[in-house]
Amino acid sequence: MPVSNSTDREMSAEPDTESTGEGLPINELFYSLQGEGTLAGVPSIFIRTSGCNLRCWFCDSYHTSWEPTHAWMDLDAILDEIESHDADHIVLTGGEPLLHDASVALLEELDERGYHTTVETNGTIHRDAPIDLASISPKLASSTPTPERDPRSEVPAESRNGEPQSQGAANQGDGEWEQRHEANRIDMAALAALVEDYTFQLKFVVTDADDMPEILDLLADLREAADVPIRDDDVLLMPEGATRDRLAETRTRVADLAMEHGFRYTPRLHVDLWNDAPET
Ligand SMILES: C[S@@+](CC[C@H](N)C(=O)[O-])C[C@H]1O[C@@H](n2cnc3c(N)ncnc32)[C@H](O)[C@@H]1O
Ligand SMILES: Nc1nc2[nH]cc(C(=O)O)c2c(=O)[nH]1
Ligand code: SF4
Ligand SMILES: [Mg+2]
Repeated sequence: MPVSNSTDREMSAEPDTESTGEGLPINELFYSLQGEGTLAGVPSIFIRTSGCNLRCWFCDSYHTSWEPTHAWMDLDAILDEIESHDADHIVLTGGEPLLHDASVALLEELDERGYHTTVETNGTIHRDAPIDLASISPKLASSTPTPERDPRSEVPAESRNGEPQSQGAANQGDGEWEQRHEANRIDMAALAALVEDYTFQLKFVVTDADDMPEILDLLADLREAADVPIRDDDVLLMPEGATRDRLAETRTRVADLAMEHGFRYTPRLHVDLWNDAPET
């Protein structure tokens, strides 16, 4: 079972403005197995920053995007906690880790110390930092939080009087993030700069075959925009699902799509193993 010593970390909804040193808003810091991508199965230390410039309706890290919570940690404290685990692979994720200037300083320090660094990013922001693997997950139209898919529109299990509510009665999300997400989810210049500057994987969250035309169009545009080759082997299809039950609905059809198109399939080991519990 993954390991964390975050019990003593005081979570705060607001960033600590008193902090003087360079630091980051940390939502989780834990030791587990890399669950996704070409390094799936590698024991790794995860640093999950809080805050994101997008709002995928399916975000499996709800408390880094929709309702961010974090403890503000100076880089030295982050590095000390990393050193308390015995692993040489680091995954910097979020939220969107490349939102934060201090992510560059952290990556530089980790590089100095000889760690292998993977950055999990939505591909909307390019940073110049020592990144060993840019794990780029561009967000497709199927990620956009339409009012019907806004996670705050979840039909509550029960209403106050104990009767299940009909969908219509649910307090629909007001969809303000639909426009913002849609406007920002793809930045071709940032994607081209990321694939040109780093060893990368392009990891698409796929719900069903309807996602494929957009993936193929995006790949064609990116192959046009970037001056490095993008092999089919660099493209991973990952089933949408933050629970075993949801993955059971999506994984087989996504595996079929990977075989049909000659792309790699990636599992979500942490969901298979631990149902994506916190700190796994
Ligand atoms: C929470 S995101 C954080 C990093 C970055 N914001 C991004 O989206 O790539 C971590 C990874 O989980 C994926 N992800 C998030 N929610 C998911 C879901 N419900 N099903 C499958 N993958 C999901 C993202 O695409 C990304 O590869
Ligand atoms: N075990 C595990 N592997 C992961 N790979 C990418 C993750 C992420 O949240 O970025 C993740 C995660 O949350 N857990
Ligand atoms: S970009 Fe990543 S962190 Fe942001 S909402 Fe989407 S999945 Fe969540
Ligand atoms: Mg995750």
